[in-house]
Amino acid sequence: MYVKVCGISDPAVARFSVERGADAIGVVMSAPSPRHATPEVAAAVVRAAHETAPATDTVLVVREMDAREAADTAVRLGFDVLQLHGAYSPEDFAAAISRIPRVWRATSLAREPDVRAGALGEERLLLDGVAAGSGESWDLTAIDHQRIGDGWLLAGGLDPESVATAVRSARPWGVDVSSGVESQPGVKDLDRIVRFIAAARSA
Ligand SMILES: O=C(O)c1ccccc1NCC(=O)[C@H](O)[C@H](O)COP(=O)(O)O
Repeated sequence: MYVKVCGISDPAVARFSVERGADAIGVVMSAPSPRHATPEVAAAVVRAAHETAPATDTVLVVREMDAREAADTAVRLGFDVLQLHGAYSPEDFAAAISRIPRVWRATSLAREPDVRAGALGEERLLLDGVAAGSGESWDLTAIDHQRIGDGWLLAGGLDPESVATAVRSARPWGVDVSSGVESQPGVKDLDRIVRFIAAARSA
């Protein structure tokens, strides 16, 4: 089970998460978020993750930023992947992919009930709740595996206590967590990160 820990804005937490088995770490650049990272902090987090485990996928997560600007920012700061959240068009995806080949698409079934993995050329689809980074869970029985396809990540309201059950129900390729491994918005809890990774892989 592929595990991404999102919303990291501290290089020490990135290092710890990767040492404890996270496959990917996400850095949010979206000013209203309690997890918003400046370019300097984002670059330091990427460096820490890659120094600890070079194969880690470092993911820049954006919501309102122009897709071209986001892709250029991801390349400049050394990220492996750009994750576009929400209302980005097929043209936005094409423009981003021409700048950085690994682009992920995050959306919800509430927003896009007919979503299919890979339809916009994205490397991965991330199925999230309605409000990104809110910690709110959603109805996993709405997932139509035949239509959506394979290789997608489950996100939205997961935590160490719920992730194993969610994985058994939704059968994703990977999982993503943010609020569920925090002691307060924007502050990661190291013990919860360890327990989340173990629980995700126990399912
Ligand atoms: O986390 C945020 O604050 C955020 C802000 C703007 C765009 C995306 C954001 N997070 C994206 C993620 O990939 C989260 O990990 C995902 O929504 C799950 O969040 P949570 O329900 O808190 O585990």
